[in-house]
Amino acid sequence: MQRAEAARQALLTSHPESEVAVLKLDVGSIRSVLHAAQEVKLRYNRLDYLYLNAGIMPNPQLDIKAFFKGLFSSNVISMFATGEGILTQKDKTTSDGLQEVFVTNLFGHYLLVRELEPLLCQPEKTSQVIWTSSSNAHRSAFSLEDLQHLRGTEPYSSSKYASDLLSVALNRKHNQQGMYSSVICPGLVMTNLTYGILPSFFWTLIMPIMWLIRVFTNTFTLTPYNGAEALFWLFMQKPESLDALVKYHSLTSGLGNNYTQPHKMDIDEDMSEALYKKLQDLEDEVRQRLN
Ligand SMILES: NC(=O)C1=CN([C@@H]2O[C@H](COP(=O)(O)OP(=O)(O)OC[C@H]3O[C@@H](n4cnc5c(N)ncnc54)[C@H](OP(=O)(O)O)[C@@H]3O)[C@@H](O)[C@H]2O)C=CC1
Ligand SMILES: CC(C)=CCC[C@@H](C)[C@H]1CC[C@H]2C3=C(CC[C@]12C)[C@@]1(C)CCC(=O)[C@@H](C)[C@@H]1CC3
Repeated sequence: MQRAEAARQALLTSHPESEVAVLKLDVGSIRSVLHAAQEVKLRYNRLDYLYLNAGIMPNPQLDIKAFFKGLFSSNVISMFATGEGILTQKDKTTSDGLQEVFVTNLFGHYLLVRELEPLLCQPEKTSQVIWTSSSNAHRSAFSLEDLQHLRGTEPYSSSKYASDLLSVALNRKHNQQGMYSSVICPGLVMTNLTYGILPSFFWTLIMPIMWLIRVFTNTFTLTPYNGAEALFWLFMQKPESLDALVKYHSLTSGLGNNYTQPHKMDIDEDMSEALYKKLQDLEDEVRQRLN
């Protein structure tokens, strides 16, 4: 909570007229999500925006061989833009008996949205739910038969693809009640997540190479400020005008200009419906276990 309090103080310094409240929430714990949602319902009557940003990539491993192979292939730009085929992770089980990446990146958020539906879906008003997804969300990493990615080595990619599917399902279910869901990708940003892949001094050393690569992909946004471009852009849009089947990417040009670009997602609407059904079944199961 110390960092949250520091962020609150920083926000109050830059925007003294605002009200900023903090609330403890571990999206990786079912109890914590239910408890925090209860607290939100006590404090507020409605929500206009819900940003689902929390995410983890534990124990990332870079496949050096695949990286050098990719470097000299026709897929090199796509490899730098999405990290496809060169990153794996090691997942673990939480005390709720769920896979940590699945529950932190997807299921905890799903449960939070379910709990907060009464505050998000209100007559005559619109609300926006925004997921921080990733260009690393690949259909090939996801399976409806292995939602939690127990059998694979790319739980991060699987969980992000699942968030894309879930956003589509949420739109189908709740647009008529005024709730709209979107997914964004911030691009490659230097944060604790990327410092887990390579140490920060190494990223600093290769920064000139990264600026060069940015000229070819525009996906190397590199700073949190640049990465937030799509969030800001979405905030300025009318939710009814957004395309549910699109992911909004924050991009930074070689000259350092930020912009947002929509990319059609590789999504099958039946699959998104099937995922929603499976999440509902799991929700029933975990709620029963808690009672
Ligand atoms: N960095 C990148 O290149 C990219 C990142 N993303 C996504 O952006 C999002 C933010 O990640 P990023 O800032 O890069 O990484 P960081 O590791 O720097 O930040 C992760 C954030 O998620 C929060 N978080 C992690 N686990 C939990 C949990 N169990 N409960 C509540 N909050 C949690 C952390 O909170 P706390 O500070 O309290 O620990 C922190 O605010 C993630 O969803 C990530 O997948 C997507 C594409 C690219
Ligand atoms: C830039 C150089 C010379 C080397 C770095 C190689 C990789 C470590 C790097 C290349 C593309 C990156 C990437 C990600 C992580 C680091 C890379 C694999 C992500 C998968 C990080 C998390 C995300 O959500 C994606 C959007 C990133 C995609 C690109």
